[in-house]
Amino acid sequence: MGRFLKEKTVAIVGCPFSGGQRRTGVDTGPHALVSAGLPKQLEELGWKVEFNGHQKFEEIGKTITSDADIGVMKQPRLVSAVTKAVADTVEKHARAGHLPLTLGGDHSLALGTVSGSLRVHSDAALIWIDAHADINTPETTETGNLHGCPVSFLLGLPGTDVEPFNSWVPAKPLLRSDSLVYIGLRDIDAGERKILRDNNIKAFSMHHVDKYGIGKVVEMALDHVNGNSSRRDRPVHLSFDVDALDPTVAPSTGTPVRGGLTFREGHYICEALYETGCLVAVDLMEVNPSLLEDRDAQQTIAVGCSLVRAAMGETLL
Ligand SMILES: NC(=[NH2+])NCCC[C@H](N)C(=O)O
Ligand SMILES: [Mn+2]
Ligand SMILES: [Mn+2]
Repeated sequence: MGRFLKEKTVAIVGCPFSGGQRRTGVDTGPHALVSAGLPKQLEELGWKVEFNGHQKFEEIGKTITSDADIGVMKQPRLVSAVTKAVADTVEKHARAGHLPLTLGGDHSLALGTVSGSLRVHSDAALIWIDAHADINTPETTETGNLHGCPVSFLLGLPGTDVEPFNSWVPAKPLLRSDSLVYIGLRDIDAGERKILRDNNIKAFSMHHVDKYGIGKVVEMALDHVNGNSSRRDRPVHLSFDVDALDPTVAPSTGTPVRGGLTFREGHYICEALYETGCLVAVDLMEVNPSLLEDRDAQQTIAVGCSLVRAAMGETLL
């Protein structure tokens, strides 16, 4: 069940939120995943499932009367308030010794989920599966979409000590740049490439997946975050953006990029991380059922459920 959990309980944190990017519909992702039967599927894997409805972000929305751009940042007050609420919720579940499973919603939410995890598991490593690095700062972002920025805030990079986020994101960052590893990258902005280089951040792009194979890549990723210690005993937060998968596998997502992970490569990552026994939190983000045909949406939802099951112990044998 995992060495850092007090019981085999998964707490589903459904986050119907789209404010970190421009396309509508990603806020319906969590409803779709739950309606597809995810809670019951996790029960069948032997988990006790805690789910009392999705997060009520409308209440937060009502408290924000105007949300003008700050610099180029879009909807900064809303994203800040929502991610703060998510951090508190994830923290609460982690403190109870349960595994928070956050369903997105756009990837800005991970500023909240990872903050919540790190408040409880201060030595947790972050494994980020994505076509994108999501490490733009408010200064480097070309789009102003905050789903492209959560990692820079988590690391406290220069330019992230800005309102309204500095009202709750700690000035002394909870995440260190050597505690983070990426898998699946293939669409990185110029500013992000410089940040990755300057901070010496470990990243396995699709080129590396092709070169070494996914098995070796996951081994190297785990070695990296564990400082090459064979004990491999660091807690792990897995943040999985469904656009890491190839668009032929998971088409209904807001920023698809060709040349992605196969169905098996995506599942292998989840299975291998479950096997470590060190997972303390899982995010599944950027499922947008309103994009493309219904058939594509159904396929993406099914793959999303299947990735989560793989991270929660489903194996073929
Ligand atoms: N979570 C995502 N899908 N992020 C896509 C980010 C794309 C681009 N790098 C940006 O900053 O806007
Ligand atoms: Mn992405
Ligand atoms: Mn992402």
